[in-house]
Amino acid sequence: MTDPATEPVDTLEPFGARLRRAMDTRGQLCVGIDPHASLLTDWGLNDDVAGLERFTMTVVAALADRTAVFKPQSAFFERFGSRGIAVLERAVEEARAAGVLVLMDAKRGDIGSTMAAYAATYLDKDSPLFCDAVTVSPYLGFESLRPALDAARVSGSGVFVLALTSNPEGAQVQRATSPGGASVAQVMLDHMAAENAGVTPLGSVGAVVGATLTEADADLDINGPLLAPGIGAQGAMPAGLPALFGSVMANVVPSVSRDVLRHGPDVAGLRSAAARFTDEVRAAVQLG
Ligand SMILES: O=C(O)c1cc(=O)[nH]c(=O)n1[C@@H]1O[C@H](COP(=O)(O)O)[C@@H](O)[C@H]1O
Repeated sequence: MTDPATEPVDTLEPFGARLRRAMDTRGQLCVGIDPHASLLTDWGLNDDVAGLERFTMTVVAALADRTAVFKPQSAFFERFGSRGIAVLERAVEEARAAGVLVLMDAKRGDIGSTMAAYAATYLDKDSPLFCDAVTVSPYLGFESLRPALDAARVSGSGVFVLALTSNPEGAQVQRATSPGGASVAQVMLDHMAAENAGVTPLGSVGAVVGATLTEADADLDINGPLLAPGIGAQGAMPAGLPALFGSVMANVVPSVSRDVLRHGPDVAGLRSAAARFTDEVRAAVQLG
């Protein structure tokens, strides 16, 4: 079988199809790569570019043969300036070469013409930071994301749109009532469903829905993937996901960062933590 992330970029299948296959073969877990200063210290590394590089490459090497999706958090690389970005570029390249889909967690959102520049950064196959997908914020209006949605379609990549985030403050904006009477989050979810309409096996426009929520109180059936961060350190566990996601559990990509990363630098520790979460997610999907 072709590796989802290593096909020549010109012939990339749509992201949704590649993600479906990766989830079906590797399990549905996403491992976040968030090189917090405190984690570098706990690993016995300096909080500098060399420490960042050692940390990141250790995680990639330990988990690249078994993980469906890596989600590097761009902020932790950006804080080291251009040399941090160089580490990120290398991590993206190595992960993709090993068959992992890379979702860049950049949470970009801006007016359309600036959004086009972000799209060129992450979703243009000729960019050094080209990834399989990127997180974006729709809170300048869903249509402000159009350049990213268009670029993703051209390159066969994906876009994950913030809907209901895992932080409690998110509700202030996302649960507010829109002029039509639906919640703001539901309006965004409806746009995502429209983008994915009729696509098989899975659309390439995903929603971010925090695993920490007690109830969605929204229609999550968008025919696209649902990234569910907040597993582990923020208190959510895979066993709680079926109650939140119900009939769309098969499309949920639960994401964990610190609660896997804290088991390094021991490679066996990283692998067994990721394997435990992968098994728990598999059991939750079967229940859902
Ligand atoms: O888009 C995200 O990934 C995201 C959305 C959200 O609602 N909540 C959330 O925690 N995240 C990200 O997911 C990661 C969570 O990390 P841990 O709490 O260490 O597992 C961080 O990189 C967050 O920025």
